[in-house]
Amino acid sequence: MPDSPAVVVSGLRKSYGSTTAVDGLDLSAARGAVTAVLGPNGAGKTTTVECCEGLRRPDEGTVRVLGLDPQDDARTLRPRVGVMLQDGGLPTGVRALEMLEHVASMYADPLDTDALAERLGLHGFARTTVRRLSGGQRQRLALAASVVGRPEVVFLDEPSAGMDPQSRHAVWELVRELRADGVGIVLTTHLMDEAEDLADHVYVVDRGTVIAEGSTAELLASGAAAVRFRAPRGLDVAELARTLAEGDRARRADPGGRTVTEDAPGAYTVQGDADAATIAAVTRWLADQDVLLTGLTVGRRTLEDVFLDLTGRNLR
Ligand SMILES: Nc1ncnc2c1ncn2[C@@H]1O[C@H](COP(=O)(O)OP(=O)(O)OP(=O)(O)O)[C@@H](O)[C@H]1O
Repeated sequence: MPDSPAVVVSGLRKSYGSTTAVDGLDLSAARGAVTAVLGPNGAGKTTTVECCEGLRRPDEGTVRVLGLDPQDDARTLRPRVGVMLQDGGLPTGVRALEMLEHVASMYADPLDTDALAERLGLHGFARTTVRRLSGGQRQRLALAASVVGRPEVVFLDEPSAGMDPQSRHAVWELVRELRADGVGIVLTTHLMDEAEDLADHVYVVDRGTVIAEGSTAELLASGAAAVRFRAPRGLDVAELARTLAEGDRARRADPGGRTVTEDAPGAYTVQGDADAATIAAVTRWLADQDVLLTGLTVGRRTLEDVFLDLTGRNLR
C-alpha cells in the first residue's frame, strides 16, 4: 500500500508516574515526505517517537508504523524501520566503520557502506572506536547505521545536533534523497531552519498535544510578514503601534493584527503588513522622534517566529 501513511498516531497518551508526557496526540506522517515534530523541551516529542519505535508502550491510543503495531509486530518492522536515537545508542567499544559494516550485514539488501561512509565523511575516523568519537562524528555514524538497511520509514531525533555546518548539509542532502526514494521521515528537531528547509509537514507539540499542524508553507503563511528595525532602546512601541494603526485606517488597509515589540534592547519588530506604506510610516515616525534608524529588514515570518508565537517565549 504505497499511498498509506508511513506512521499514524491516534489519541496517544503516556505518563511517567504523575508526569503526563503525551496527552492525546494525533499525528500522521506520509511516505516520501519529511514530517517534522517541533516543540519546547519536555513537550513530549521523544516519548511520542519512542512509542513509534516500539521502545515504549502507549498507556492509551494507537500507533501504527507501515500499518503495523511497533511492539506486537516488532520483528516484522525491524528491517523496514530506521531509528537514529538522540544519544546515538551505539555500542562504544567497536571501531566506527566496522560497526557500520556489522549493521549492514544484518540486512538483505544494504546500501554500499563505502559510498555511505564517503557521503557522511566517516572515513576520517573509520578506525576510531565509537567511545572516542566526537558528538558530531557519533551522530553521523548513527545516521549511517539508521539508513544502511534501506528502511521504508526513518525516525531521526535531532539528527544534526552538535554538527558542524558541513556535516549538517551532508545530512540534509541525504534526507532529501531518502525522501525522493519514497522513504517516510519523521524528524524531531530544535533547529527551526532545519525544519523550514527540510520538512514538508510540521507538527508543533506542546504539553503533550499538537497545538498546530500544517504544511510548512501553510504555517509560514499563517501570520503576516514583519518589519524589523534597530534604533535606540526604549522607544514608545505603543505610540508607534497607534500611529501605524491610524495610517492603516486612513488608507483603509487591514493591518492584520499589527503589533510592535522591542524583542531585545534596541531591536524592534512590527508584525502585520510589511508593505511600502508601513515601512514609510515606521521611518517617518522614527524621524519625528528624532532618532536614528540603524537597520531595517522586511521579511516573511520564519518558522521560528511562528513557533515562538505558538509556544510563547518563556523558558521551559
Ligand atoms: N523516563 C522518564 N521518566 C520520567 N519522566 C520522563 C521520562 N522521559 C520523559 N519524561 C518526562 O516527560 C515529559 C516529556 O518528555 P520528552 O522527553 O518526551 O519531551 P521532549 O519534547 O522530547 O523534550 P526535549 O526537547 O527536551 O528532548 C517531560 O516532562 C519529561 O521530564
